[in-house]
Amino acid sequence: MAFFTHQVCRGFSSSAVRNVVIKHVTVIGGGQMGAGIAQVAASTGHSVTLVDTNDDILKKTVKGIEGSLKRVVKKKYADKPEAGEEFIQKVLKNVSTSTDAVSVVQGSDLVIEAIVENLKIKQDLFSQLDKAAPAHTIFASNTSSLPISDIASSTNRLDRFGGLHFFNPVPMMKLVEVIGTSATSQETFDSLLNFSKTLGKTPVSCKDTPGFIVNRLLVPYLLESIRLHERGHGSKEDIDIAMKLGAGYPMGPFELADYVGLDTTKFIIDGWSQMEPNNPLFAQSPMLNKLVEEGKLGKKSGEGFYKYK
Ligand SMILES: CCCCCCCCCCCCCC(=O)CC(=O)SCCNC(=O)CCNC(=O)[C@H](O)C(C)(C)COP(=O)(O)OP(=O)(O)OC[C@H]1O[C@@H](n2cnc3c(N)ncnc32)[C@H](O)[C@@H]1OP(=O)(O)O
Ligand SMILES: NC(=O)C1=CN([C@@H]2O[C@H](COP(=O)(O)OP(=O)(O)OC[C@H]3O[C@@H](n4cnc5c(N)ncnc54)[C@H](O)[C@@H]3O)[C@@H](O)[C@H]2O)C=CC1
Repeated sequence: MAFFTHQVCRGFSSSAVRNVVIKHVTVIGGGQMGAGIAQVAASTGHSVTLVDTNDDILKKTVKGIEGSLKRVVKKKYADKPEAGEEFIQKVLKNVSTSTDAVSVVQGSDLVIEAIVENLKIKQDLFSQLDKAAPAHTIFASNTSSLPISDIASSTNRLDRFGGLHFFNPVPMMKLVEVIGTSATSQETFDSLLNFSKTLGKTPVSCKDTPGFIVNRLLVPYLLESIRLHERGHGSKEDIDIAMKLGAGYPMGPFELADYVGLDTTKFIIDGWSQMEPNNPLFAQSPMLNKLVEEGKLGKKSGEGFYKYK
């Protein structure tokens, strides 16, 4: 159910929609990011429907959320383990799951998409959802690298479409980049900013420019790290140690790429190198391509640049 801070909407023409107070959120994609977003939204009192392609994935996702909540309460409720367990159960009650995005968006104030980093797949999803969702529902993508306006172009709600770019791991990372396109209404943008604050995050406003703020700076750094290594100028271990101890980063570039997922990483590079084929910043990495080809996708698959377990 949505609440409008300025006026009740009748007929939901876009001009009638005022700051939507977001209560019910649909999160599409129960991978690393979708799980984290659902967890944080449910922990802050939102009712959340989590959607993925099959029930096995959804079961695993909910288990993952429970595990992450346990880590959170271990610290937050160190002296009150019973209250911690109560909190976990309360949060889990706020989460329901579905494999049918079209039917669940009908009750949503906000849809956050966190599926695979592929423009066509995201457009197909939003195009279907656009026909089923109420007019007041705001759509947002968590894309790392694709233009929000390109994703939004598959819908008829350009004014109610924006970017909400979270950071991994979502329960720990405080930042959300809120992205408005030239068509995003001020009301939508404000609703997304307010929503980010209700999650306990710090939002920053970004234009719909490639990589927004963080990834525009982070991706060239990560790519230069792998090229340094491919040229034989440093082992991955030494590069990681150097950036942690010399630059104060919590993870080195190879550890971070493994943590993000090398498939997602490759999707981003492929997209940017197609967009700017002559820009040496975004040139392909043979080493990364080989790892992905071999199914070594980083931490989530047990091996990437490093082995896990
Ligand atoms: C070289 C390859 C080149 C390839 C080219 C690449 C190009 C493209 C890549 C672009 C990627 C773009 C991705 C994107 O869009 C944006 C991103 O998200 S970028 C990633 C941003 N994230 C980071 O930078 C993470 C950096 N790491 C950290 O902050 C810490 O390492 C981390 C918090 C993850 C873990 O902390 P650490 O001390 O290392 O380990 P601990 O396990 O002890 O955890 C500390 C603390 O945190 C709690 N915790 C950790 N994870 C979770 C969780 N998921 N849920 C709940 N709690 C968690 C843990 O319990 C600990 O709590 P304590 O109470 O302190 O024990
Ligand atoms: N991994 C990271 O560090 C970050 C990723 N992102 C972005 O978030 C999005 C998701 O990334 P991850 O969570 O890492 O990916 P992931 O691979 O962990 O999860 C994606 C999930 O989406 C599901 N999915 C795919 N197509 C679907 C569909 N049509 N309907 C419903 N579910 C579908 C998959 O089954 C999978 O569970 C991508 O756009 C990525 O660029 C943004 C910030 C950080």
